[in-house]
Amino acid sequence: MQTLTPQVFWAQRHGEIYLRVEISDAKNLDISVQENTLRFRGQGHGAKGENEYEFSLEFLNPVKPEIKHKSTQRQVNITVRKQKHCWWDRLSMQEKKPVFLAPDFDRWLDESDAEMELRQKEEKINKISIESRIPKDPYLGLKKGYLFMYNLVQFLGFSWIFVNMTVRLFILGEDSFYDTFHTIADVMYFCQMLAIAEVINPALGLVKTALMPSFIQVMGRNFILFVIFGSLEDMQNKPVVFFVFYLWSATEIFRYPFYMLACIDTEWKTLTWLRYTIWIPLYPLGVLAEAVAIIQSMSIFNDTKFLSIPLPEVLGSSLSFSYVLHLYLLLLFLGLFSNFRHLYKQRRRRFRMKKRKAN
Ligand SMILES: CCCCCCCCCCCCC[C@@H](O)CC(=O)SCCNC(=O)CCNC(=O)[C@H](O)C(C)(C)COP(=O)(O)OP(=O)(O)OC[C@H]1O[C@@H](n2cnc3c(N)ncnc32)[C@H](O)[C@@H]1OP(=O)(O)O
Repeated sequence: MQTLTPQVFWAQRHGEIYLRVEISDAKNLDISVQENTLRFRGQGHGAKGENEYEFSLEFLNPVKPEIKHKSTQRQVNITVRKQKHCWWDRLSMQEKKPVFLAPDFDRWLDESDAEMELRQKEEKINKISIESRIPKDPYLGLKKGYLFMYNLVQFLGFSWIFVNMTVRLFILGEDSFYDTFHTIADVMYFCQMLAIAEVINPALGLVKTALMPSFIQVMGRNFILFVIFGSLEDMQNKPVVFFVFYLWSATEIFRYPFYMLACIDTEWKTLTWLRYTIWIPLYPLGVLAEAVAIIQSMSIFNDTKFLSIPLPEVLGSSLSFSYVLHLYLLLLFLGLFSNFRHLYKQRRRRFRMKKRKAN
């Protein structure tokens, strides 16, 4: 049996050298690293048939003496670890490349690609370690179930309102404006009372929403519903009720199903787009309709003295609630500005996240 030199292919990463020795069914392998030189000896089937094969390779830079090797039916794979984490210009000490050595294009990466591969590996490891450090919430299923049911009930409630108002608008035309409150108020009361949960949910950490925007939203609407419409009979047959209720429900028939899908980790792109876009025209229109309702109610509060604040005699008999409403009008526009900014940020965050995922 002759002793021949096998064909060897190599590739590197920042921390390792990979060698592929082209001998199949290798046996009696003797592979070691001494004085930074790898010595290989073994029998097997190579380019020139069954033979004894050997080679030695002095590395350009220091490597760790312990090596890993694995013999397969087709080749012998050797992994050598570099002493220092760095990129080598070439593999062997001698400047001229040994004839038996060639790049392993199956594993070959240039330095920047190898860096990227390393970064991706590190990110993956970090993610796994962060995930394993965060304790699993034992009530997650219960929380999701509760949120799903909450969103479902709200969705059904607001859908009923929206569909009912739309059908009545088609059938009765303008006439439907005047008795919106009497047909819709009970369900709206129910939905808006239930919506108080939207302030409680973030406070309990059940959803990742900022507390303030939810508070502004829920309290702002409930003020209009219970104080302006609910307590003033003269407001209840005004067309403005139709516009306020229609604008609220038109938003919610997209928002709640979006949350329902989020509870079951599902996304429907069109719905996501609608949830984060429809508020752009509807929010200012909603606030405008609410402002009209407040302005219309002022004269009723003045005439009826309902909710007026008693004053000491020297200052007059009482202070009309309409003064409070002037202040509320200011709050309404501040609330609009604050929530508009919040929703704009949420929209950008959502669509930026989606773009990043797509890349
Ligand atoms: C008497 C005292 C009064 C004091 C207040 C005075 C100020 C008055 C100003 C009032 C202005 C209000 C006017 C308003 O009434 C007019 C209208 O409504 S007009 C109609 C148009 N309106 C809208 O479009 C607003 C709709 N409302 C909202 O969008 C929300 O209520 C709001 C809080 C404003 C924003 O929502 P949020 O911060 O929750 O954003 P996200 O939807 O992106 O959610 C964040 C993450 O939390 C998850 N989440 C939230 N809720 C749920 C839920 N119920 N179930 C499951 N998951 C939920 C959501 O999935 C997000 O998670 P991720 O980031 O992982 O996707």
